Amino acid sequence: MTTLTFGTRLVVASHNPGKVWEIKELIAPFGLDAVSAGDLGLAEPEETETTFEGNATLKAVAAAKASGLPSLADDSGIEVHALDGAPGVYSADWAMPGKDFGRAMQRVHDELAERGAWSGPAPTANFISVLCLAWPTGETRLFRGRVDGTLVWPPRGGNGFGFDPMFVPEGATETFGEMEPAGKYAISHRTRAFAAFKRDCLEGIAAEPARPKSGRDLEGLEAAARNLSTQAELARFIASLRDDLATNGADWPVRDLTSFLGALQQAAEKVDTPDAEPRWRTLARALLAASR
Ligand SMILES: O=P(O)(O)OP(=O)(O)OP(=O)(O)OC[C@H]1O[C@@H](n2cnc3c(O)ncnc32)[C@H](O)[C@@H]1O
Ligand SMILES: [Mg+2]
Repeated sequence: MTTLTFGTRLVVASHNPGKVWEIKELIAPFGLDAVSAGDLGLAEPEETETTFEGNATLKAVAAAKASGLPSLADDSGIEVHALDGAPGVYSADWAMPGKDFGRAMQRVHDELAERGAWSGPAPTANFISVLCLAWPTGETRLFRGRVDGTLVWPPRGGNGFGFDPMFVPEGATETFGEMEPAGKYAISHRTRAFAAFKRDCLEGIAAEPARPKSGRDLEGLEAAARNLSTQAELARFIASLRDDLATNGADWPVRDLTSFLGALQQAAEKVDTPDAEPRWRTLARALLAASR
């Protein structure tokens, strides 16, 4: 079986910036040279399979063939028990058009309301993540992780992405959207799938202690700006920009309010807004563009 070694270039075969960020964080201690499908300009394949395993394989194989590099894809979703496991493998579709997860969460809420599922104990759900590692030769390996929890309404917190603000993992009181990233990563479905991947594919690559973060985490801010859907997420994003200014102000190209407003005006003129984009995301993109 082909192995991954220190320094191997690995494609993170996802076009979801929140996921790419999480997977890169998981991979970082192992010294792999991770590059995302988006960075390589790879096309986003149509997800035509009906299982997480099927779609993860399809995405990983497409990236491995197109790039000639080993590729790691994730197919994931939330299974709501009172909805017979929906949206499940179709989780991303519930946010279309516009990848609007405010709308997707509203639909979960409404369908549960139609079934009277909010009147008793909190509705239960689980996240699934299936990781597929594919080699250009066509060889593939699959790994599955799951986390169980309950749903809340209204959504809470602006961290994470997708359905995070309405999911409280078992044993916690905060939603994934309220937790600091480290809290989610300690227990998430993706971390659990990654643990299996690590056992099989990264054994022998010694993990290095996490790198201290230096400079601005523009990739993290970009992931947040491109993913957020709700007003609460925008508020959290603005808080992250303020933290960034407090810590890394010297790296900000704009130093005073006049030039910030000038840059914001320019960004607002440039930001081209897809019709279906949630309005909070448009604002976040303009704010980020004015801050870099
Ligand atoms: O296919 P790629 O390019 O990886 O990106 P995607 O967003 O389309 O990803 P999926 O096809 O796997 O769709 C799964 C959706 O389920 C949701 N989801 C998956 N993992 C999640 C997590 O950790 N927290 C919140 N929502 C999650 C998320 O909104 C995803 O868009
Ligand atoms: Mg997808």
